[in-house]
Amino acid sequence: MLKAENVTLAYGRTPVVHDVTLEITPGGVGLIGESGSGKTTLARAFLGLLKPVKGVILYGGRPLTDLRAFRREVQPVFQAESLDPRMRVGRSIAEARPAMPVASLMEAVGLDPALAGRRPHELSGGQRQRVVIARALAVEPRLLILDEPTSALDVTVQARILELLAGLETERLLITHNLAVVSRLCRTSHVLFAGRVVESGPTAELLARPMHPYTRALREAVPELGGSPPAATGAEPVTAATGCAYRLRCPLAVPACEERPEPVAIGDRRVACHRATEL
Ligand SMILES: Nc1ncnc2c1ncn2[C@@H]1O[C@H](COP(=O)(O)OP(=O)(O)OP(=O)(O)O)[C@@H](O)[C@H]1O
Repeated sequence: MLKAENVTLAYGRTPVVHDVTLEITPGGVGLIGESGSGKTTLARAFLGLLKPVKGVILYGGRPLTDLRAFRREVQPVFQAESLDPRMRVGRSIAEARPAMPVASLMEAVGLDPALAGRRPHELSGGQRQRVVIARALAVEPRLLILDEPTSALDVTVQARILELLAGLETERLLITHNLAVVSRLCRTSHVLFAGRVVESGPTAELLARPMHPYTRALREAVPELGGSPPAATGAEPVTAATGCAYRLRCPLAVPACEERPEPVAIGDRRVACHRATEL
């Protein structure tokens, strides 16, 4: 339904997302990558909030033009901090679509309607996140764009919110650092590094057998999935300005990596790495 085609995004004159082609496919799509890799920037473009400097965002096969209809169908779910602190949460939900009964929306996300009269600070983090989800669902969107929807929550609350999201029929694009979250909610995932998609494919396979060395590093950095966290150096991680952006950190880099690798299809995976077929 929504597709970025060769999209480059910039703030001012600085491009931060480069030539990304990515489609929101059924079953949930995950966007993973380290801080600063461009995930939120890409999400903003998918929400029609940032115009590509190159390429196009297609909705139903056509460039985004009628933003009003589009904005109802594609809803953001950001962190609970985005709620107005002065507004009672029932009103926050009702504002999204006054014709929709607030109580049934609250019940749909597992919230007691009796909480409608409270302000955000009078709720727990998990309850606030449910309010944000109820607000987004009020307009019956076709697609939810979720940016780190559970990262501020403790693990048990996180698990309940994931359960709620997994049970929704609405399609989703989910941005997260958390690989456990994409494996639960997204059939397909895309790994972003320095503003480029370096690997895409079915989430389960991509995490079980990463083909790009960066996906491999992400996978190995999750303690509960095996391996130990990478050593912190205190410095910002380096990225190369030319060639493969990952080559200065890559244990497998070879001189060929000074030339930027184009993504190639390997089975149902797409990988931008000169060594992917060898691996
Ligand atoms: N409003 C802005 N103006 C200028 N540069 C920005 C702006 N927002 C983000 N950037 C820059 O764009 C790059 C990508 O940022 P973005 O927020 O998309 O990354 P991210 O992958 O979502 O990171 P995080 O996981 O930390 O949220 C970063 O280098 C960031 O500094």
